[in-house]
Amino acid sequence: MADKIKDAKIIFVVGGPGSGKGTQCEKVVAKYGYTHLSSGDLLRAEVASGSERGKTLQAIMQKGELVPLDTVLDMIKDAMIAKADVSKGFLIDGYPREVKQGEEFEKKIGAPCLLLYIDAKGETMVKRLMKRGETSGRADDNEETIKKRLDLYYKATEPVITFYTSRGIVRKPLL
Ligand SMILES: Nc1nc2c(ncn2[C@@H]2O[C@H](COP(=O)(O)OP(=O)(O)OP(=O)(O)O)[C@@H](O)[C@H]2O)c(=O)[nH]1
Ligand SMILES: Nc1ccn([C@@H]2O[C@H](COP(=O)(O)OP(=O)(O)O)[C@@H](O)[C@H]2O)c(=O)n1
Ligand SMILES: [Mg+2]
Repeated sequence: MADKIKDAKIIFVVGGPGSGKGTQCEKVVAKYGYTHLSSGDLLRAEVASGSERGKTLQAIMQKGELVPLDTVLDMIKDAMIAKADVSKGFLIDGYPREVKQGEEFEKKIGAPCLLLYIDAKGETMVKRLMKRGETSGRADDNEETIKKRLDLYYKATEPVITFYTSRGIVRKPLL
């Protein structure tokens, strides 16, 4: 099964919470027809299913922490395999969240050809998420969790940008 995605074109989309990853991915999908897989959306779908695993995930996400690496990676891999026959390439949105997640992805699936870095100022991200929280219904779009997500982004996820910059595949779209 995993053979089906061995040579897939892979683009990581990385940025802080509320930076606009989902918004930019929709534009890329409209223009290039790639398959958009948001790791956060996959996790939220598992929570919505009401499964035991979903309940565990919900507790972690509500606190703004990272769910175990293997859980997210398995979900992304399954979703990629399901679309392998029809996909021209994959936008992996919200992953990797830490350098280790990127390394494991490359071991189990393959290397990205590009990393799209969606940059925004901390205060802009907080403002957008507070606004989105008025209607999103997302349990983590509240002031306390937003702060934790942002702290974790600077601590764990920004090093991902540095890591892939040294490989020369980071691009920062001009928004
Ligand atoms: N003003 C402005 N708002 C934007 C822009 N891009 C996204 N937004 C808004 O900012 C909020 C967050 O955008 P998302 O695309 O959901 O961001 P995300 O990075 O996917 O965030 P998570 O879902 O938390 O991972 C939404 O309410 C968007 O409508 C932008 O370029 N300008
Ligand atoms: N690769 C991932 C993606 C999301 N998550 C979890 O899912 C939550 C929401 O992720 P998201 O990408 O939709 O949202 P942002 O944190 O980027 O705003 C995160 O705060 C994490 O708890 C994770 O643990 N690992
Ligand atoms: Mg998103």
